[in-house]
Amino acid sequence: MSRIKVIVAGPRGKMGSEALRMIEKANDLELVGCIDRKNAGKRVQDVDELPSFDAIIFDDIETCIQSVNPDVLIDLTTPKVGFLHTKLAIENGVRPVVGTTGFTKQQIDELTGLAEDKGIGAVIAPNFAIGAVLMMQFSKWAAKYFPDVEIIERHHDHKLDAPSGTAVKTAQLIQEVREPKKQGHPNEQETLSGARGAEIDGMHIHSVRLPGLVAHQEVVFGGPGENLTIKHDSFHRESFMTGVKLAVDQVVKLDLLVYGLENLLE
Ligand SMILES: NC(=O)c1ccc[n+]([C@@H]2O[C@H](COP(=O)([O-])OP(=O)(O)OC[C@H]3O[C@@H](n4cnc5c(N)ncnc54)[C@H](O)[C@@H]3O)[C@@H](O)[C@H]2O)c1
Ligand SMILES: O=C(O)C1=N[C@H](C(=O)O)CCC1
Repeated sequence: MSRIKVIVAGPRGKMGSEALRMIEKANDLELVGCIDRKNAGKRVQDVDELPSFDAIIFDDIETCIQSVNPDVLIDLTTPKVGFLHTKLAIENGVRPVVGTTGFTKQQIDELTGLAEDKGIGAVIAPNFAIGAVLMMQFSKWAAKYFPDVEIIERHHDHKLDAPSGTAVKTAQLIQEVREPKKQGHPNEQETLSGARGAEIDGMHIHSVRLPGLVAHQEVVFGGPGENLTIKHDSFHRESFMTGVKLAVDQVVKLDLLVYGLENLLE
């Protein structure tokens, strides 16, 4: 069976470099190109600390696609460029697997419509760690019984977006089973702006950014005389790679955009 031809955007990043190591171990994937701001024209193997691939680095996605004719794009970049990469990939018939977070709902809706028009698969997943996906699913179940909920997400201090995509996705899943509800005292006052965190339909989200952290989230539910805490920790970015590989394997069989890895898990 022929290997899936993959290009990676953001190969020198914390996630992109982990994705290259995953591809190196996978016998059914072939890295045919990378997209990066630096090193255009070089081979991946000629860039310090990257695995030994002879694939070429490009600084423009359309030039890369026309040159190497990939099946799948893995994007692990930034919200702004990641959206552009995803849009251009779909427009050029390349199936995106997107880990990049920070897309707006409107952007995801636009990409969903584009993929439908083109009839090709796409996967956008704010978190590819299987444990994190289970955490979100368990939280959706718990919210049926505990409408009072606060999300505390903790990440490294190099993260650009807040709240995390995982926290937003968790809140969106909870919204499917929970009516909007104001939490806390009806007359509560923030004596320091932001003290109660971000809010989605009355659910509060708190973002911690500290060196030493990777990716961590607690979903805390409150009820009379009890709390339920559902918690997931990623201690190493290897935790995301099983999900990335699953998404690459599945996206070539899809003809629509899937938002959330839970939709690919049996
Ligand atoms: N879905 C998940 O499971 C998951 C897990 C971890 C991180 N993420 C997300 O992945 C993204 C990357 O995270 P990270 O920790 O690897 O960040 P990072 O800063 O280490 O890597 C981002 C990379 O993108 C590159 N980049 C920026 N602009 C570019 C451009 N125009 N063209 C090509 N490359 C460009 C940078 O050079 C950098 O190497 C973030 O949005 C983060 O939230 C998702
Ligand atoms: O390290 C990051 O950045 C992460 N981003 C994703 C998010 O925003 O939820 C997934 C967890 C790690």
